[in-house]
Amino acid sequence: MIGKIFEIKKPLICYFMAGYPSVEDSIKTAEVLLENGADILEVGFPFSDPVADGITIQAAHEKAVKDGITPVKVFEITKTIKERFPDKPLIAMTYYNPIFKMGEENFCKIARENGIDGLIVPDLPPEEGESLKKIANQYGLSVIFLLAPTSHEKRVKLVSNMSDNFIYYVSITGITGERESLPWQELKSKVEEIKKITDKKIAVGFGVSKGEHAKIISSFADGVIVGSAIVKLQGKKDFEGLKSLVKELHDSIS
Ligand SMILES: O=P(O)(O)OC[C@@H](O)[C@@H](O)c1c[nH]c2ccccc12
Repeated sequence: MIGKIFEIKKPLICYFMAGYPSVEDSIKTAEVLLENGADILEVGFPFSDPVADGITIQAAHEKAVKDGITPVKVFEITKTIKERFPDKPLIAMTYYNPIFKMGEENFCKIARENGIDGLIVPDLPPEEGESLKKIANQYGLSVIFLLAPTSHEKRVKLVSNMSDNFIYYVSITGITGERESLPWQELKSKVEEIKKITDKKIAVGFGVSKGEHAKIISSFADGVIVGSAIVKLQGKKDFEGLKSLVKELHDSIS
């Protein structure tokens, strides 16, 4: 289970794509992220039909799938990262299909053996997540569920009961991708509304790409999630750019 990370400070949660643009480059990406301010990593599992992803992450899925980055290869990558950074939580960010194909129990067992601490499965609604959660928890894995601006009280309660460690709040309805700005007022009031219903920590993602965004989000939420802005630099192997982005994001969280 993902431990005390939320008790220390508001974490910066960074998504990257495993095996992209090559296995070595993705390991290097994880290192740059963890050495410069990322507290938790979301490890992207390449998938052929990433319906919730915008063009940057979609392109990364496509290349990695074409390059033969299967879940087994992703687990080799997570094992390597975990050996180098034993204290940093790694969350598998995967669509349900690869889990279905491997079998829930098998997936959880292998994930655990290869350094994974938790799962986020964006296309698995909490109503259908009971079985995976039970098995995952038996293997010591957290399962984090998502809420969106369209989620009403009943769903907030359900997700609050089911989500381990924290809830992933999707800032806007739509797909992943960098945005110039977000509807801050709406976002803040929605997070505050959810916090009235649950004690769970709320991390916010979708559209976050700069320090300024991270600063605003950390003023009302418990964690900040960044994906596309990272994957864009990862794809270009711009590790210097990645380093300054993570530093900027980290330093902006209060
Ligand atoms: O890319 P963004 O807009 O910074 O959002 C984070 C996001 O990439 C990451 O958490 C993620 C990657 N793929 C997903 C699919 C669904 C939900 C979330 C995700």
